[in-house]
Amino acid sequence: MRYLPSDVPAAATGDVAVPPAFLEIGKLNKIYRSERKPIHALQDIDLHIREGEFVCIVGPSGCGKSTLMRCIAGLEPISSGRLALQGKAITEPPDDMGVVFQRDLLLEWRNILDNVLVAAEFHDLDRRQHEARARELLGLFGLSAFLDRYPRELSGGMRQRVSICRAMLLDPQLLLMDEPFGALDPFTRDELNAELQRTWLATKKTVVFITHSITEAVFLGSRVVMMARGPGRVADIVPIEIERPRGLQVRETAEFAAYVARIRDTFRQIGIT
Ligand SMILES: Nc1ncnc2c1ncn2[C@@H]1O[C@H](COP(=O)(O)OP(=O)(O)OP(=O)(O)O)[C@@H](O)[C@H]1O
Repeated sequence: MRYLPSDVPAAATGDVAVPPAFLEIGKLNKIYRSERKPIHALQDIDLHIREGEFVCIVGPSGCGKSTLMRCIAGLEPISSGRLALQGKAITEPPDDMGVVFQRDLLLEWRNILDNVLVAAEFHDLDRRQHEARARELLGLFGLSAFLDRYPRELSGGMRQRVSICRAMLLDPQLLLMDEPFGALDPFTRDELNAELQRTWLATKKTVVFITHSITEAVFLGSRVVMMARGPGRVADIVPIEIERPRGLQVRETAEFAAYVARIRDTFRQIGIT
């Protein structure tokens, strides 16, 4: 197993010319200002994400994970630093991005197919042109038999599958996922972890995935970004070199356990248990 101490861009390690990062976060700071004391939510975040990477962000409550996600999604202005997708500064929600939140935000009065097609309507696109893709995605997630059902008729796991399909409808290059499986029972969460990995291997989208679970982060991630709080910052970045596809049973191997232990140890050393 090989660990890199930090997120060193490849360009810094030699003379070879490399393209700029797909998603570039450089010395990013976010300070929330209100009548009360300003809150330094993110301090000097440096992270270069390559196209096709699956990056998991893990850290304790309040370390700024959701703030970072909202900044990347263009929903929150940054206070200083650089934040760019494919070389273009993010100042508003980019078109080429899909977002999945912990709460599925499905529209209760629309059936499943129509919930997925909302993504096309939102961008003023013809829904008929996207219907085949919506059906295909729902099929990929095992929901072909539920197209005309309503969200209230589905389990939590099925609902979250629908929101992933909606986020993927327009084939975005970047998928942001903020604790998407946090509210699910452990069995459903396992299933969705396996499905998500399968889909990612098939599509090679760039994914930024936030979780509280170290196990989930190691299972899914190509790299795990560890965040600490007070103010929110990157504590370490751990490349996960476990071969893919990873079956769920990989979590019982010594290699997997060593990654989990290393991440837990680092958190413990910085006072986060
Ligand atoms: N809109 C806001 N206005 C002011 N402060 C905020 C706002 N949103 C978040 N914060 C503060 O910024 C810090 C980081 O919050 P954030 O929600 O990003 O953390 P988090 O790691 O996602 O937490 P959790 O895991 O509990 O969701 C916290 O101190 C929080 O109180």
